[in-house]
Amino acid sequence: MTLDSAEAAASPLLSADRVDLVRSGKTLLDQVSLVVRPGEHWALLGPNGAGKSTLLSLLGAVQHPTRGTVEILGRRLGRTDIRELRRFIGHVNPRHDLRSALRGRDIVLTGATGSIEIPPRWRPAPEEEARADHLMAMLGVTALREETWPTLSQGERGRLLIARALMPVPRLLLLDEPATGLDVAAREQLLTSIDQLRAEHPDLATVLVTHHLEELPASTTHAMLLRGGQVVAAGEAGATLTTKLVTACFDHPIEIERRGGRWSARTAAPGA
Ligand SMILES: Nc1ncnc2c1ncn2[C@@H]1O[C@H](COP(=O)(O)OP(=O)(O)OP(=O)(O)O)[C@@H](O)[C@H]1O
Repeated sequence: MTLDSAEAAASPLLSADRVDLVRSGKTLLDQVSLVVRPGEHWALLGPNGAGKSTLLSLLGAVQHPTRGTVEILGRRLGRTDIRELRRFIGHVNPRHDLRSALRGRDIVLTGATGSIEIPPRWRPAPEEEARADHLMAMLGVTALREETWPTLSQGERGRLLIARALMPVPRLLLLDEPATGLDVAAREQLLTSIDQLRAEHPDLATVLVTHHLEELPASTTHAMLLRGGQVVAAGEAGATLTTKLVTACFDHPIEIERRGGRWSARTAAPGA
């Protein structure tokens, strides 16, 4: 790798600088800064109402900051065509508003059009079909090819939506609580798929929102702890997901353990 390409690989995909977001007179994000580089896998953690989904919506070019700057792939939000930027961002939203009974493979294919439904008269190109099949195999959902949306479980939907988000080969993947509501087997399958995805695409960056440390894939590299719209701590996962910092973030005595790369949390024993 030449120096130039090494520099390009290390340059941030995402950079938020002292961002405030105010809605209805309420400060939802307060001086939040974050830099995400290729190959980094960030976890956004914090209690209910901390501002995690709000921050994800800024990173996904869904809304603009009130103050401060957000740059995505070197382009400043507010000074560039948001639709253009969104092509490089896979955003997996658990509240996917699909109304029709699309089949599994067609749901994945809608990632190529960026629409929720299949547009009238649109036909996928052979390479789009091949990519959809490859992604479905990687996420272990090939068997859902003909199954329709209303009949799918939450875990099945979640994995199809990740495959869908990967169709345009995004540089950045945003995952909003991907494991919420899954049983333990479905959660573990999902986390393994995310680990595999990251290993197969070393330049991809991801930002994953969760309330639960148990829902963090072992491949998580960095973490940000948010509370009341403010950053409690951010940096390498091992240095950020500590008993002291997580206790401060959730305002509850929590003991953190890391085993085999995965995290667990429980209430700290009194006096511990
Ligand atoms: N448009 C809005 N106007 C006013 N308040 C809002 C708006 N959108 C979100 N909020 C508030 O902002 C705060 C942060 O919400 P957000 O959904 O980002 O939190 P979160 O950390 O993702 O929470 P949870 O863990 O419960 O999903 C909440 O108090 C929410 O009620």
